[in-house]
Amino acid sequence: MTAISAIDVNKHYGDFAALDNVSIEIPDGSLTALLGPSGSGKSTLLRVISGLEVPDTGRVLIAGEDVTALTPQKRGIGFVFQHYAAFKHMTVRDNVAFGLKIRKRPKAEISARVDELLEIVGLAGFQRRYPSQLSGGQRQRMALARALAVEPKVLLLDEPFGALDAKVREDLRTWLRRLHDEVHVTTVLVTHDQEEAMDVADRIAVLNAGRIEQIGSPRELYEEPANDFVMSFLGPVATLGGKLVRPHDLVVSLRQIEDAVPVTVERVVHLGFEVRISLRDADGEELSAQTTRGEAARLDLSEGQQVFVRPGHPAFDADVAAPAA
Ligand SMILES: Nc1ncnc2c1ncn2[C@@H]1O[C@H](COP(=O)(O)OP(=O)(O)OP(=O)(O)O)[C@@H](O)[C@H]1O
Repeated sequence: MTAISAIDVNKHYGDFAALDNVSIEIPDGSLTALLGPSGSGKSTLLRVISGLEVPDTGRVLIAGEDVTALTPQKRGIGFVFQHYAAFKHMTVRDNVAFGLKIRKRPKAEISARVDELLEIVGLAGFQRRYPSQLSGGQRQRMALARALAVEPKVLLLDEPFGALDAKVREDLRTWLRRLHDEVHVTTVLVTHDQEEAMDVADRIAVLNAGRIEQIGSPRELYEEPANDFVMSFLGPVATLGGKLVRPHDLVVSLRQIEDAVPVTVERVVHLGFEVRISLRDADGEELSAQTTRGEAARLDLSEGQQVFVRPGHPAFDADVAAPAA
């Protein structure tokens, strides 16, 4: 089942195409990330789905219903932004209960639901606090509880952890993944952070200049990128003979081998299990190869040394990668 469909959506600001004929289907119960650089149209697409933005052309369906002409309030969505506007004069409990109160649900039901939500987001002990007495991460978790309270059909998150520091972001994305496994509400997450998308989402749509470049699982995108843009956005790349290669898909050899390019070793950086080898080719272009500690020990490279690289995998090319006898 498809929870959300955007069909042939166009959105211009003046002459500028923020969304250029975008179509996407979000499966029921999935956690889909909209990933792309700044200005690629991620937020615009999310806002079109939510109804905060009206597309020039195209349609939006939520749970099979055409919602293109409906206001955000009528779409059955929960929305969380980077800078979440909490009601400052209300306790955490009242913030979470707000949507249920205006829907005039029975008091006992509201109370039970709020208890359950505060438990789920790990704020059970904080219900009498005010938003100003919470950390940034706790405030975003309260925002999620509030968005979930009214049992939305879909949950839309626009860089919800964007304003938090790196460590908290990392904790919260693990938490979001677990929350999603528990609650199963179809979720769309806007992020410019490749690692966050790979870590949290089961599907990723990569946007670039108002278009969707590719949609797939994190693994599909990483292993079978549709084009150079997707490849370079999803992880480090090296350019070899005009083609993009992942640094860990480069074989470094001490002797000239077929298809290999001569390069000079600039630096060998030990990063624990991995070793990163910075290289420079004859044209002066820098590239980086990544290898294991064992492999690096075998190669025993030193700065300024000339070696040879070609695409491949050290594990399957042991004879090639091994030092010349
Ligand atoms: N109200 C507006 N008026 C004019 N241009 C806009 C408006 N909203 C967005 N844009 C432009 O549309 C483009 C896409 O914006 P959008 O916010 O969707 O990008 P994004 O991928 O979410 O980027 P970011 O990660 O920086 O938020 C940007 O170039 C932006 O400047």
